[in-house]
Amino acid sequence: MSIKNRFVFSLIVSFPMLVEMLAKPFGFMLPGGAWTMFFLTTAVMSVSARPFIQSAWAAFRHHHANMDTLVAIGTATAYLYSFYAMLTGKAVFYESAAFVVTFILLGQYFEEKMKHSASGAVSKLVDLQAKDAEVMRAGQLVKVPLAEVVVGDIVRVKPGQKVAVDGVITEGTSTIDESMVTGESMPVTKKAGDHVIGATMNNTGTFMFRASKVGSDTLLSQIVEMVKKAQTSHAPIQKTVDKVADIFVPAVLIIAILTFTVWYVFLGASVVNAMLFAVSVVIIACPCALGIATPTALMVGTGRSAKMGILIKNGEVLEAANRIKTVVFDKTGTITAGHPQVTDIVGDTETVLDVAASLEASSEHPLAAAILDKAKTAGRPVIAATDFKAIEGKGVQATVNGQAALIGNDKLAADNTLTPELSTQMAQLQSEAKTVVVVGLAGKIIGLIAIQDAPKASSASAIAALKKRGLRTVMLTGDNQRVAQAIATEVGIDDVIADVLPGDKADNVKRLQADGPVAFVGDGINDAPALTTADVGIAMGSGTDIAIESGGIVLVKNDLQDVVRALELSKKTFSRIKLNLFWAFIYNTLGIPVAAGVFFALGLSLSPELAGLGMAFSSFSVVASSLLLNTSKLTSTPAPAAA
Ligand SMILES: Nc1ncnc2c1ncn2[C@@H]1O[C@H](COP(=O)(O)OP(=O)(O)OP(=O)(O)O)[C@@H](O)[C@H]1O
Ligand SMILES: [Cu+]
Repeated sequence: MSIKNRFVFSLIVSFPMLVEMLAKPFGFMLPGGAWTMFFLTTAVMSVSARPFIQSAWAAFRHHHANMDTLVAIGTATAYLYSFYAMLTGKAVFYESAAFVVTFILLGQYFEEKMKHSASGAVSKLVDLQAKDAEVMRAGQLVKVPLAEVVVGDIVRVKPGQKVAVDGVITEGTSTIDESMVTGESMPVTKKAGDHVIGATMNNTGTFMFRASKVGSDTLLSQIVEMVKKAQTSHAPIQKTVDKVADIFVPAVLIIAILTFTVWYVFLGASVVNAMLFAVSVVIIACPCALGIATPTALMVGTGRSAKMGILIKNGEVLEAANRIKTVVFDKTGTITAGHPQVTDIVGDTETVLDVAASLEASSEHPLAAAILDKAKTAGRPVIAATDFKAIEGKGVQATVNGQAALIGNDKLAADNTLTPELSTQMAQLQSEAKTVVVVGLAGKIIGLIAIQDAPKASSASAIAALKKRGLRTVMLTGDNQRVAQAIATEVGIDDVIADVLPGDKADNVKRLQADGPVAFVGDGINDAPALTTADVGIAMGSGTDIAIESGGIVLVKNDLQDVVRALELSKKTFSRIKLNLFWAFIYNTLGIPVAAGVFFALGLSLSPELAGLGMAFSSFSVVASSLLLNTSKLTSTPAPAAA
């Protein structure tokens, strides 16, 4: 039975008793008296309260006590005592048990509803998907349902239509509104070769694209899956809370017994009154607000960041993000735009470019793309080299026209000595923040190629914002020290670790961890070991190629400013968790003495019903406090409003 139905049942069945309680002063009595109340309360206990009792019993058998233990003991005491009192002709308080169950269920119902609306916001993203797509089949465009689009399909998208699945544009250009997936409010211009994301909205042009990911593989599906997981994950702080709850429950039971004893034996209260105090103690102490303090905040926090294109994988990452002392950045594609361009060629331009392009024809390196691009625009034919051998973090060796050739950094060219003249030119270009590769042929260096990869527009401001938060910033790169330093100075990075081989990045992260927890920001493709080694791995997504696996936080957009936002949102969510825990805890600790009747002489006391209502209210306020996370202001540059 759902919480809602249990609540409604309990409300309806308890209603006559509520009427009686209110009308008692006017002499109204339920027909059947205590026996009627017995039947009504028995119905509430066996239908609506049953899951509490079952859960409490299951916990008891494992020598545990949980919140349901308190609810079960509190209501069962009221119920069983009243039964005994009824048989022996004494005063009964059945209604306490029935009302407490009703109020607790009311609190839980609210909690469930709010949780649902918080998590529903993200799941609704799936509804944003297109319903159908125009797909090329046997040379003809046909409309097919979304589920029938397969990888490799050529899909046509007209203005105002949704992009059906993830893919790469083959023909045409357009501007696309990607806000629903990436949180980026500005429409993005796309041309052939660019990635498109399923469920985004095509604005201006008509284009064709080749489907690369469909169904549950699409970026949107993966995001929804990840957020769902994050929202139900646990934060380590919850473990401490659970431990407290473990000793809390037995302690409360002892206090309740003491309360009864003191009132009955020492203060001369009637059994019923002494018992009411004890039952109130048990009910008010029920730590359900403590139990939901963490999960609700986590749910709202991760849900909100997801809408901004910031995916925080779980509560553990979120908590760790608060302790970060150092933020380490990969250079290429993270601080820089990752679109390197050839700026200078030293030596005989055509020969140097031809040899370089031959060498790079089979390379996957970003620098290779820049060189091949240059050869293409210069109209040079590219003859692929043979015996291709990539040397990680250094360059490429191969045979060009039957002669040994190489391209790469000066380490690769170690035994091919650079002339003093080339050395000076190299140093000069490097100090201009250009990556310089040497081109060698037949045992001789024949020239240099300088390649520039400019920092992203937002890098400098993002780094400044991180430094303002007291974080140390470090750049980790395989590039040369001089180039790295020039770029670091441009964007304001504190420290540079250059000439790092790809395999050594993780070790460098480990070394930096000696000074405190480290976040590593990388593009996630060859940075996977560093991302997993760091306390918090932040993977930057480029289009649809996001490395969802490796990072604890995944940024859907390629914007460093999101690193600042991710840290701020983590901090906000975590402090909300702590605030919730504090209030929930204070509520219990202050409530117990009141319920026990310590302030009875001052006219301050709590009936079990009021205690039940108070408990419902405390859960309610914790959920409301978590929901406030959705609207709290961010100090890092205002985020674009999500759709
Ligand atoms: N295919 C290649 N062509 C030319 N040079 C290369 C190639 N591969 C590596 N190199 C040289 O080796 C250096 C280190 O390469 P690596 O891939 O480790 O890092 P990177 O791309 O320069 O920077 P980052 O570590 O920030 O991604 C490059 O700067 C370049 O000089
Ligand atoms: Cu509770």
